[in-house]
Amino acid sequence: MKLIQVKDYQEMSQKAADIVIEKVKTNPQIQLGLATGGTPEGLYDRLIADHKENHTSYEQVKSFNLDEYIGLSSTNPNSYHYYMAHTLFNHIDINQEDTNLPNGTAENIQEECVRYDEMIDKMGGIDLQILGIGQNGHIGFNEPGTSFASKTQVVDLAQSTIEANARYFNSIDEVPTQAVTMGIASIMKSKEIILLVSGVAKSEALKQLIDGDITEEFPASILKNHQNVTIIADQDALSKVHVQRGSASRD
Ligand SMILES: N[C@@H]1[C@@H](O)[C@H](O)[C@@H](COP(=O)(O)O)O[C@@H]1O
Repeated sequence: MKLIQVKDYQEMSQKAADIVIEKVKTNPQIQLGLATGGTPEGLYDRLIADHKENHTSYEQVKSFNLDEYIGLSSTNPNSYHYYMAHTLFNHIDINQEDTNLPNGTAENIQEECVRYDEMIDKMGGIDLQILGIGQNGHIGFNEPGTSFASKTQVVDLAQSTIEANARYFNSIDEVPTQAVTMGIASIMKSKEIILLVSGVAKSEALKQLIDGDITEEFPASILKNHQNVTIIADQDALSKVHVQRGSASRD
């Protein structure tokens, strides 16, 4: 894993945006894997600003999101469909029909999981996946204990995840207890991954990722087995890590 150390959230977002914009310009048909949560909001803001200023075009780009809550329709402001529309898609020139998220209200959710993986495979896979990390090491909504062989699946959210995400809801009781998420194996198929990590709340997780072993008890640890991962982390997130410049490996 390559590590880019940055000062703060702003610099992390700018660095990530610079990379994404460059890749979109080089490959206008790039297939992007996208994440939700607080972490990528700054990145999306910068993609929008650049689109408005420099006219970087997403007309031929296709996108695939990691996850969606079970039971929330796309018009629910807490759904990830809504988040993506309002945080990014409505503000750039990507075609609505080229944006994909798992459908958390599908009648047959198991079929939906299979459909999602097959669709991504059929379209040639994800070129660049943007990832965040949960405080417990989850990626997508794959909580500790998830099989590294997992494909897109329905998962029960950990209590800590429900608590962390409750800030977006009126009350913790409104947070769905289940989600549909790309599995670990689905995520690992991406040709390239950028992991964004910011803030002291993620410092323990980042330390565990960099210093810890590869174990299903810490889902993000599988990223060490991927050939092309770049972590962009800020000083607060790195506060518990002793790293050599540019390298996130222990050796
Ligand atoms: N399912 C999402 C993840 O994709 C995200 O990376 C993570 C961290 O969220 P945040 O960026 O808000 O800290 O948890 C959420 O529950």
